[in-house]
Amino acid sequence: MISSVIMPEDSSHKYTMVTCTAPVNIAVIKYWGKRDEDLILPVNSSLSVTLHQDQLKTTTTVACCRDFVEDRLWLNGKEEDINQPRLQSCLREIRRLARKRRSDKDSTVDVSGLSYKVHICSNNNFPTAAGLASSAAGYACLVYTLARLFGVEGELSCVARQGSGSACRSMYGGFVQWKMGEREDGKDSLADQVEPETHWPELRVLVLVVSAERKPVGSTSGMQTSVETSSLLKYRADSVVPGRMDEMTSAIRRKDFAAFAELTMKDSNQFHATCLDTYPPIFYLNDVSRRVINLVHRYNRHYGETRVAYTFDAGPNAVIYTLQDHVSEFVQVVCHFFPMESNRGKFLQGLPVASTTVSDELKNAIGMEPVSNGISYIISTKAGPGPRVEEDPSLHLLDSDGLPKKTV
Ligand SMILES: Nc1ncnc2c1ncn2[C@@H]1O[C@H](COP(=O)(O)OP(=O)(O)OP(=O)(O)O)[C@@H](O)[C@H]1O
Ligand SMILES: C[C@@](O)(CCOP(=O)(O)OP(=O)(O)O)CC(=O)O
Repeated sequence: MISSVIMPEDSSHKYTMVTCTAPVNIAVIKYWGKRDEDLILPVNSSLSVTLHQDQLKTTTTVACCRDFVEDRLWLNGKEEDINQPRLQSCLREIRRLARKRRSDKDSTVDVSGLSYKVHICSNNNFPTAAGLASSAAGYACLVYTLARLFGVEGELSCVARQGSGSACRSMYGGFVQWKMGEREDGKDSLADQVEPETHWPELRVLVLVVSAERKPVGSTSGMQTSVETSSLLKYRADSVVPGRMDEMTSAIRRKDFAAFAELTMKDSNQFHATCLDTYPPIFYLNDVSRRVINLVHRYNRHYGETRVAYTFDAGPNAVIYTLQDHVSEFVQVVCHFFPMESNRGKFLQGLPVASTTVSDELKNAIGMEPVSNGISYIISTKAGPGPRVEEDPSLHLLDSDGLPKKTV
């Protein structure tokens, strides 16, 4: 919904407002390492699943008006520094594309609106900077919303990439690859959809929230040190990932869960091995993460097939990929081995999960000691669509004075 609103104090000063939402994505072939820090160009391609916005999303409202004296940004209710270089890159790039588009179309077109300042207000409905890919959803949403406001269409993943690398994959729904590209100017380092979210409806995602605290080493500085010091990173980028990208694409196209799951786990493990190979080493996994890894392998071994896969980003939270048929039992297994003090309703968020019992045979086969409160809650979700415009004007995060609504 693009609303034109008359400023209350002066009816000649209109401002335009757009609200959009964007999803989180979780990589199954990880991006780790840049060949260009400014343009955010990666050393390897990557592939991810876009998660459904019904469970995890960023909402962003952008307003522009002749009366605004400066660009401003509010993130989760708090005003943030608009001068962060990555934010500035996205703003600059969208304004450049808008100017180009308007002058290409009609050289007499008035481009003065593009010099108006913007107010940006954004909320994540999940913990920011906890390793839940908030920067991916955040920058994808920012770029998508700015593009709508300024009437920019077409390929936008290269702009989102300049906010945060993984953000380029959140510009599409379903299964998305980010091709690393070869050019120095980064024009061929783009995301595209491998398959839409409707392709594999049985696929389910469980986010096991181990810790919602800010992580000790951010992705940006972590991968920088890895590029400088890890020889495993170079081997991974040159000799492992290219083959894995092909295998993963094929597993997704064939809906071959066992192949998808095995590659997902191996790639997560190699990413964390690269972190350990970094000097000084980076530890994103903790004891709970490692227990989840063991639990998954023992669960799969019991059934003699790969029913569940784990993957971890730059933090201890586990993301589990599985199929619909196994969700309720696996959730019950997690509840048994990580008993929670809070009640089940609060512990389990998102898509409904049927309750079931876990057999003693399965518990014995897993054979681990239960540990209380290792996992704070589980978000149950699935693959979902890319960014979209919010049509309901009551959902704008900015008020008619261009400032964040008090209720936000
Ligand atoms: N909604 C948003 N709009 C704009 N920027 C955002 C938004 N949400 C997060 N960010 C930016 O992303 C930063 C957090 O990114 P960071 O990489 O530290 O964590 P993460 O994305 O949760 O983890 P990771 O990318 O490693 O999985 C925030 O400090 C902020 O600068
Ligand atoms: C481990 C990862 O989640 C790393 C994500 O890194 P970011 O995209 O957050 O890094 P910057 O480009 O520096 O902003 C793996 C992945 O999502 O592919």
